[in-house]
Amino acid sequence: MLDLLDSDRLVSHQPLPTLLLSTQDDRVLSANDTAHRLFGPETSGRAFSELLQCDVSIAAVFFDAVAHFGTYIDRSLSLARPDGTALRLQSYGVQVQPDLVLISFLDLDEHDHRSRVAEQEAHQRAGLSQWQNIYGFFREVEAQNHLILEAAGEGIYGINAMGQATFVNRAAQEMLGWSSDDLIGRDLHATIHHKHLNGEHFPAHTCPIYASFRQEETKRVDDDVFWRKDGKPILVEYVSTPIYDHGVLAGAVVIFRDVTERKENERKLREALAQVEELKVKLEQENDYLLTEIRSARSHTGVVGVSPAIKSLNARIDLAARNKAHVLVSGPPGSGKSLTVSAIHEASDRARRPLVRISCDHLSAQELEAELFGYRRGAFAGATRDNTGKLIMAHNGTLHLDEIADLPKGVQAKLYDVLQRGHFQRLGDSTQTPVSLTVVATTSRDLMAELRAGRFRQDLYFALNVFSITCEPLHERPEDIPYLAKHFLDRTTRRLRLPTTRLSKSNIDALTQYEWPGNVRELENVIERAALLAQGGRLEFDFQRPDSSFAARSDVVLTQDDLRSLERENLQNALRRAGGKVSGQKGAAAMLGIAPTTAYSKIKSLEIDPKAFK
Ligand SMILES: Nc1ncnc2c1ncn2[C@@H]1O[C@H](COP(=O)(O)OP(=O)(O)OP(=O)(O)O)[C@@H](O)[C@H]1O
Repeated sequence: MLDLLDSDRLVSHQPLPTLLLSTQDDRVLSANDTAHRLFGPETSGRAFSELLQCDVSIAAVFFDAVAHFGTYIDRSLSLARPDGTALRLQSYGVQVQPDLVLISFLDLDEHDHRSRVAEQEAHQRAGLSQWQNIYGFFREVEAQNHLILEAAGEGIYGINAMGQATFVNRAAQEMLGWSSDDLIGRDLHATIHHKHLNGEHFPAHTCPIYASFRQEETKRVDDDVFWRKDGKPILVEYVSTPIYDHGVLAGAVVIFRDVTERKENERKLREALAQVEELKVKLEQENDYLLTEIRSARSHTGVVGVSPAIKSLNARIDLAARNKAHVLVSGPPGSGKSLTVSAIHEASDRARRPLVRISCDHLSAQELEAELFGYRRGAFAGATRDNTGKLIMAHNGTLHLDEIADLPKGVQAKLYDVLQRGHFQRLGDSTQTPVSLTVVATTSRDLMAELRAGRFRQDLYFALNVFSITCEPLHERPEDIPYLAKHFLDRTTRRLRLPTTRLSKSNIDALTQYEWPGNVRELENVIERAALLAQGGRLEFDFQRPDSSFAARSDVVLTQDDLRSLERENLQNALRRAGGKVSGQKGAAAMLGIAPTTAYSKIKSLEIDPKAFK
């Protein structure tokens, strides 16, 4: 039999609540501390059956099993807590001696509770380490994002759903002049976006940035303005994108760029282009002006004169201008043929189109052809670049063919062809060029006589002579002389800023008595020279032929044609002075010192009509 000391030692080492029982006496011989805590401090010495909450027979069966197997475990026993409530227990019975049983208990409720707590703790520990991993990951991502945001050249800021700044990157701070601390938590629209460039208030409800998170869509704006801390505006373009936190709209991120410099450059470029355009228009206008100047220099203030011949000329000019018909203007040199051409062009509805002049008396047939029709580069040796040609230049305008009588016959045929067909081919060009022309031809020769002599094509003559105008020689309209003289005098003194000079009665008499073989051009030259040399406002006229006359130029070499036209002009002058008389004392032959027969044969060969001088 165990003594008390052995019994206590035996139970005190047990980790679970343990009792040593005498099955024979139904007595608890010893109980460890945990058993006392579980069943109550008075457990030792008590009858075991008093502690039971189950039937005694169940305990008897348990002890029989322990006696039989030596050790036995089951959950059939139920003991009471000190408060009398039943404990759910797992009992471990060991037969220590024939009627001594050591019985340990596992409090199943307590055990379950501990298991649950342990499980929760394990779960928490596992969760914590997982969370730590995630937290670490996000911190890393955030750090990277932060670096990216800070390194970005664009300004980036975020706003929450109330429009307050949540972050502002470095570029944004630099561009706006506001620090991040200034801005975080502030209403950004009210701070940097409150007014338009023109100073007008910018209400928040119309702000595209707010709209981006109200409407949950990305907004791009390329011409807006943000206001710096120093009150200066910066021109910006930006993208505002709504952002979400766990699926819930959280605000917007705005990425913006300062485009002030770019916009300024664009503005300067636009201004420069506008200036170029303005200059272009101005240049065009100046060209127009120059054109008009040249024309008005030719025509001065228009056709001056009061004679019936000038009145009729003006009426014919108006008529010709109203028609698109080709015109033939004839008259002696210097009588105003070119002026008439200008006046017709100016009065016509082609006035805004060019008046293109070509002299037929200075160029060879090939040169004339090239000048008129133009050519492609390489069309002939020396054609190093394309030449538009005067026909094209005069398209829808006026083509002035000066001294048409000198147009070579081959070119006459081609010109007639163009006038008939309305198109032509440039030299070296395979395509036809359409052209609409109004030709005004001038001649100081008798074109009909040229036609009769076979030097001028009949078809072209009739094509050009649809409307004919004659400029009378000046000596046939002496009443125009004072007006023309005054006109040229005023013009010269004005142009050369000379002191005002008046024409005296004797001046007018001298002018009207002179023959004016060089017609109005000669009058113009005489007046200009006199105005320049005027002494004390007095005009002195020198009626010599201008320096350009053949006789005055000793170094000039004359061609056969020159000699012929000189001879013709001389004979005409003689006939004019002789009033068309050839023979006799006051006849042209006597004036020239030649026999009348010679004079008659020259008149014939030079195709002069003496009747024209009667
Ligand atoms: N009635 C006029 N009123 C004002 N100026 C005139 C008049 N007639 C001629 N002129 C001027 O006289 C000068 C000679 O005239 P224009 O050149 O028209 O003559 P033209 O007959 O064409 O001469 P050419 O046959 O030699 O070319 C020009 O300066 C012209 O403006």
